[in-house]
Amino acid sequence: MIRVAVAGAAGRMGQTVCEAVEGAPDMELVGRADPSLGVELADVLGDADVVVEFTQPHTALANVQACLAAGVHVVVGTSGWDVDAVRGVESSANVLFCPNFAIGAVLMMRFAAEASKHMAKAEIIELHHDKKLDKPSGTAARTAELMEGDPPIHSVRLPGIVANQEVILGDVGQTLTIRHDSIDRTSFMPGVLAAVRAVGSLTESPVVGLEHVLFDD
Ligand SMILES: NC(=O)C1=CN([C@@H]2O[C@H](COP(=O)(O)OP(=O)(O)OC[C@H]3O[C@@H](n4cnc5c(N)ncnc54)[C@H](OP(=O)(O)O)[C@@H]3O)[C@@H](O)[C@H]2O)C=CC1
Ligand SMILES: O=C(O)C1=N[C@H](C(=O)O)C[C@H](O)C1
Repeated sequence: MIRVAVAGAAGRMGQTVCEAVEGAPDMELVGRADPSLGVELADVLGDADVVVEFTQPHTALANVQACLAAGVHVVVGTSGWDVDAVRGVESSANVLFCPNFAIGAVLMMRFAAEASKHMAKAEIIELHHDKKLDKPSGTAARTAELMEGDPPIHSVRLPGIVANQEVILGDVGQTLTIRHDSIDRTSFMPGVLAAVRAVGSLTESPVVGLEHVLFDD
C-alpha cells in the first residue's frame, strides 16, 4: 500500500484527490493537511510515503521543501511556483510536478509543440474559473515553453468554467486549433494516481510533466 497525504485537502482539488486516493486499491489516505482543517503538513508527513500537493502558488515551494527535508516523495499540481528552486536540493525523495494531470491536456501540449515546428505563428487562450489565483495558468506557461516561437498567452477568468485551453496556429490561408476542455475535476484523477504510483521510482528529480510517467518516448 502507498501511504498518501494530501496538502490542500479541503480545497477544490484536494477534496477530489482525497476521494480518488480512498478509492484506489493500492493506496491508503493517511493525512489531510489544510488550514481550514487545523492540520499542518508537518503533522502528517511522518505517516506518508507520498504527499500530493494542491495548495496555492505562494505556499507550494515551502511544502515541497518540507517534503524533501523529511524524505517524503511529492507529487505537485499547484501552479505558479518555481520548480527551479528545488533543483540540486539533496534528498532521498523525488519531486514530480505536473502542470496538468488530464491526459487530454498532456496530449494537447504535445500536439501543440509538434505543430509549432511547422506553422508560422501561434497564440494560446486559456480559460479558467474566476477563483483561480494565478495567471497565466501553469498549463499555458508550460505549453508556451514546449512550443517554438514564444506564443503569446491570453487568460480568461469566468464563473461556470473549470479549465479549458485553445492553441491556435496560423499560416498562409489556414489555421489549426488544438483545444482541451476539463469539464470536471475528476478529469485530473487518473493522472494524479499514476503520478503517485510513479514518483518513488523516478531516476531524476525534479521531473516536470506527466508525459514522463505516461509515455515511453
Ligand atoms: N496540475 C493540475 O492538473 C491542476 C492544478 N491545479 C492547481 O492546484 C492548485 C489548487 O487549486 P484548487 O484546489 O482549485 O485551489 P483551492 O484554493 O480550492 O485549494 C487550495 C487549498 O490549499 C489550502 N492551503 C493554503 N495554504 C496551505 C498550506 N500551507 N498547506 C496546506 N494547505 C494549504 C487552502 O486553504 P485556505 O483556503 O484556507 O488558504 C485551500 O483549502 C492551484 O494552483 C491550481 O492552479 C488545479 C487543477 C488541476
Ligand atoms: O486552477 C485550476 O483549476 C487549474 N490549474 C492548472 C493550471 O494552472 O494550468 C491546471 C488546470 O488548468 C486547472
